[in-house]
Amino acid sequence: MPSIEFAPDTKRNLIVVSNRLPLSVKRNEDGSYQACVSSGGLVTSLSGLTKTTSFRWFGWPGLSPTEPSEREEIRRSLAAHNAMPVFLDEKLAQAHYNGFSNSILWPTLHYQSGVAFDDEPWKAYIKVNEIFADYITDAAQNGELIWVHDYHLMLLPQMVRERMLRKGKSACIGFSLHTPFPAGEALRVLPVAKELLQGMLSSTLVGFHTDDYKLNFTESCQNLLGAQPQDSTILYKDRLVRVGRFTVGIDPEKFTETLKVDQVQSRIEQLGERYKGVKLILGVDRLDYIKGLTQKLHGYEQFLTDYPNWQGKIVLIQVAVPSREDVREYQDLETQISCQVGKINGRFGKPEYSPIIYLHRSIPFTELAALYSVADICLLTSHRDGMNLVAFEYVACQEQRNGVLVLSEFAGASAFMGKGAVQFHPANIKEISQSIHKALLMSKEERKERYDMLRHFVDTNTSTRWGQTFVEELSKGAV
Ligand SMILES: O=P(O)(O)OC[C@H]1O[C@H](O[C@H]2O[C@H](CO)[C@@H](O)[C@H](O)[C@H]2O)[C@H](O)[C@@H](O)[C@@H]1O
Ligand SMILES: O=c1ccn([C@@H]2O[C@H](COP(=O)(O)OP(=O)(O)O)[C@@H](O)[C@H]2O)c(=O)[nH]1
Repeated sequence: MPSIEFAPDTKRNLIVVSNRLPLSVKRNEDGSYQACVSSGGLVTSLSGLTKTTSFRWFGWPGLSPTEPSEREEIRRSLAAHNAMPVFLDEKLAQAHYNGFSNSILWPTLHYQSGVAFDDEPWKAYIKVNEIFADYITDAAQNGELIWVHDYHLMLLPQMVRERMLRKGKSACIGFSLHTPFPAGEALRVLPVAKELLQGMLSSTLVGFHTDDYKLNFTESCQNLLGAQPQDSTILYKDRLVRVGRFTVGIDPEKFTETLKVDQVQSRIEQLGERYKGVKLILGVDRLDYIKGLTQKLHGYEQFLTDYPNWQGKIVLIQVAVPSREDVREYQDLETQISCQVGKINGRFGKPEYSPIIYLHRSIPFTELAALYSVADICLLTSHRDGMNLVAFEYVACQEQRNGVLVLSEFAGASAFMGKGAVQFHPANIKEISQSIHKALLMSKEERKERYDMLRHFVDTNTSTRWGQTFVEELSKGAV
């Protein structure tokens, strides 16, 4: 990886920690191992940092071999990418990832009601955070910068700080949350809310995607732990913790460059030919209930009902990337979406027309860029969403067309892109329908005006800038 490019006095070693590595290792049938790029916004957001910064990335490689020789082979294959595996027992990894992180914590952070707390997955969560802490403390040098990511590892800052102290080492620990941080009343539903807050408060610097998330965190620390907020710091047990908003982003150049590739241009032409005279709406989401896919489909169905003249002249291409398929809610959601798609296609389809093209799989990056480029509208209906980088990616690919971003007001991205996008309340099906209609009728001049605002934001707030800003702040140490 390229070397670090901070000012000399801030040039320090950096360890990045996330539950999953950017590469998941899979075992082939012949017994060999293969590293595949993981999907999701966390990987996208951190990929920008690799442009300017060298770091070691610690995380779970996605499988749990017990044989030392197999572990060694995995370690070697990942070391080539500066990635370090944290090995976890399969059952423990499942209980931590699916059991607590994705079945209890994730829904709480996204304001889902009726989440049932269970002690067993919580114990697995603690155990996995401890295992990560042991790996990191062993690997970290004195004075190292350690940047921990996301809700799977909220206890890690505290565990690493304690272990480092015992070993006579110091560290600047940063924590970035990629999800929303909910309002106090929603967090209090979790009986272990205090432990999670204490874990995060052992950081030197805590980062959030929006000012609202930062405020919610600060208020919960005050109300549940008696911590004292002062400007952008929180005083807790004689330590001042810095708290900030750091705007995550993408690498827009990667899209600009990809769109220039001959093969991508041919694909754009081919799609243009196929959908001549038809308006295209694009949706790209992990298949997750937070993305509001059922509402999106209801809203689209409502649109086809409210504005029947558009039947036959508009197509929704919905990419639904499989996600967390071991969790029941996600399995049920897939069944529900498939049914809805079938119902809408059955109701409005003709032998020569399908109103929805549903792709339930991951798609190659070049195909994604081509789809972003040909779509007249990008429709994103999240109930809650830490940021939503798909919104950024669509904008990065719309220089020619100036398409319209139709964006839920509950996506973190709305805090920054609200003016350029057409915003709506995701539970208001009529409003989704009207927003699609508004986007379709928008004049060229208005589209250009809105696009320029959005493009400026996406080009300014890149993933590289996000990574550099956070690490620079972190390297200033404690206040
Ligand atoms: O790793 P998975 O369980 O497959 O999930 C993928 C990622 O989903 C979440 O992404 C969040 O981070 C994005 C970038 O900051 C943000 O734009 C998005 O709104 C969030 O949902 C999760 O937080 C990641 O840890 C997962 O890797
Ligand atoms: O087949 C696909 C389609 C999309 N993405 C990427 O997944 C990320 C989704 O990030 P977002 O912040 O929108 O949501 P998250 O999935 O992290 O909740 C984006 O960078 C997409 O380009 C992907 O990895 N595979």
